[in-house]
Amino acid sequence: MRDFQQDIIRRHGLASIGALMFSVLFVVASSLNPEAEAAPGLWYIVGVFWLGQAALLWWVISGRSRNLRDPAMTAVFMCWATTLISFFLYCCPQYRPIALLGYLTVMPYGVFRLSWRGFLGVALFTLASYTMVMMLQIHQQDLNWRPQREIIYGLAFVASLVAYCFLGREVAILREAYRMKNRELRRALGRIEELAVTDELTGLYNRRYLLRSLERSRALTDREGLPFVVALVDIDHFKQINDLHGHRVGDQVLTELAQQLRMSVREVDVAARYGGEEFVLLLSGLTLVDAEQVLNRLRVSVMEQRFSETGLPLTVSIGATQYLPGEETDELINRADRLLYDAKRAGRNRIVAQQGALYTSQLAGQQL
Ligand SMILES: Nc1nc2c(ncn2[C@@H]2O[C@H](COP(=O)(O)OP(=O)(O)OP(=O)(O)O)[C@@H](O)[C@H]2O)c(=O)[nH]1
Repeated sequence: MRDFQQDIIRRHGLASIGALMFSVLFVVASSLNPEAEAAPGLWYIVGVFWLGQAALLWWVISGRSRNLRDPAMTAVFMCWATTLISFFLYCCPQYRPIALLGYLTVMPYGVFRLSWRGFLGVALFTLASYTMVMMLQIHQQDLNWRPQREIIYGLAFVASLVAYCFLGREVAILREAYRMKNRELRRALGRIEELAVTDELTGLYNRRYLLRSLERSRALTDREGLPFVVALVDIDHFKQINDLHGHRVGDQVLTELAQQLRMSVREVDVAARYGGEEFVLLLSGLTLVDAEQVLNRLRVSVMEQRFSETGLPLTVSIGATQYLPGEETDELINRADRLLYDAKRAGRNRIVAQQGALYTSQLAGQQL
């Protein structure tokens, strides 16, 4: 939002400098006008223009226009500048080339900002205000009025507007193509980022993401004391499943278990595949005692479920430990790994949890 505001201030600032230069030129030109009575009138008109310009700038810069389709209100600014030029043309008809130049200076301002329709709308407004001034002058039988010359001027003006319209259309098409490419790139980038942190088989986060999350959690604990627990979850006798039912069923079991792990943790937690048939859960904001309850619920639910098309029973062993402030990630993972090994040695289908001197082991309700 801040960048957007700055972009608007920069663009409107530059445009306002242009408008200021033209305003000065108009005032000087009208002062040099042989029909001197036009000059004071134009002073007032320029004054009103700048009051309006200031109000518009305030409206846009203060963010009040942010819900509009074009929060920069480009078309409104262009029409407002065009109106000033038309008044100048009306007051000083003999300076028509300057007015025409003014109109054509306003047009490029919208080429890169307006939609094709918006641009056409401003072009039609410009043409209409120019024609109206012409009609008024014809009606007032302006002495400078020479039909042939005015027709040539008018045609040249229309041709320039048409050329700008085509340019505006081309730019609008380019902008749309650029926008679409940008969207596709952003989508592709999002997908690449997702793939870089996702395990292909199970769809869980991979080891890279887990290590990054562990770093984040460690920093949070060291700074704010928020506890977290790391649990290594390993399928018991998974090799047998592969050997008896084949790798395809093995893969199915891994995928279904991954799904169950994902469902068993909260949004703030991380469930990742650490490698092979080993998974890691990072449970944030939990002490080891609380985490053991969550992990035991998971262990029991795995035991009660049947996996793959073959309907295989499954058990998991879990090594869980709480992060000790100041320790390295490797130490934490190695401790969880040792605890997992203890769980396997003690007969599998159990949780072994340790925090400092604390050591607990939850035996399965049902042995393998
Ligand atoms: N289907 C499948 N199998 C895998 C994959 N990654 C690793 N494995 C298998 O997982 C098995 C792991 O076996 P082990 O390390 O001996 O462990 P286990 O048989 O589960 O025995 P314990 O862990 O001691 O209970 C090996 O047979 C690997 O081939 C995978 O992506 N798909």
